[in-house]
Amino acid sequence: MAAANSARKVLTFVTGNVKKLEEVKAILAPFCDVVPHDIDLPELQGEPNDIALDKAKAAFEILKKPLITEDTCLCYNALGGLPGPYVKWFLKKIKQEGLYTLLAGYEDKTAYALCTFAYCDSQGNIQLFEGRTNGRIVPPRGPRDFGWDPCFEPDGYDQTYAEMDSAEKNKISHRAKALQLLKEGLTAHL
Ligand SMILES: O=c1[nH]c(=O)c2ncn([C@@H]3O[C@H](COP(=O)(O)OP(=O)(O)OP(=O)(O)O)[C@@H](O)[C@H]3O)c2[nH]1
Ligand SMILES: [Mg+2]
Repeated sequence: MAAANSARKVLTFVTGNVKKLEEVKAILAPFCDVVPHDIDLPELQGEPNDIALDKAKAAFEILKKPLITEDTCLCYNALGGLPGPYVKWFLKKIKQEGLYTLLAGYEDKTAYALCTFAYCDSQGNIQLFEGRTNGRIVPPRGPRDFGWDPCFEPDGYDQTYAEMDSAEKNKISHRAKALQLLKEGLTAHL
């Protein structure tokens, strides 16, 4: 994080995902500027925290400066948390309809969206910030311009993420919750 007295803080966000970037910029706008850096980082297989840590480590090895990375999972309770961090590849192959029909044999349609930000400081030390929003998987509804948003209906809403206004999603989303913790964590260090 670059913070020169009264100057606005700037965070470098290493991601190849423009929709993530859009949301992160909007959510962090009152706190800092976000500068994107598009690197296609290798992603480990394994638990979400290990994947998030490894992404930040790989980005720091390339950029050698403070940065954030993020990893998003969509976890089905009936499937022990899968597809989880692999949802990107499921989405690519079976699309939004497939993400719903995957649960055809299960009564339990509950799921959670999980977002893990990794902040890497100038020394390469990494802190994780996690946000989770519970909901359920439904037949796709709404615009299809962001991943699995049309299939995820957060608890307490009768709209999918895709049907919600972006400001509304950004209040309750997995990403907003993780970024709230990141803001608190980074402010304490300034
Ligand atoms: O409907 C959605 N609502 C969201 O809020 C959301 N956040 C991420 N995603 C998708 O889930 C996969 C995560 O994979 P992922 O974390 O590895 O991201 P990525 O590879 O696209 O970017 P990055 O790793 O360079 O940051 C990718 O398919 C993303 O498009 C979302 N879909
Ligand atoms: Mg990725």
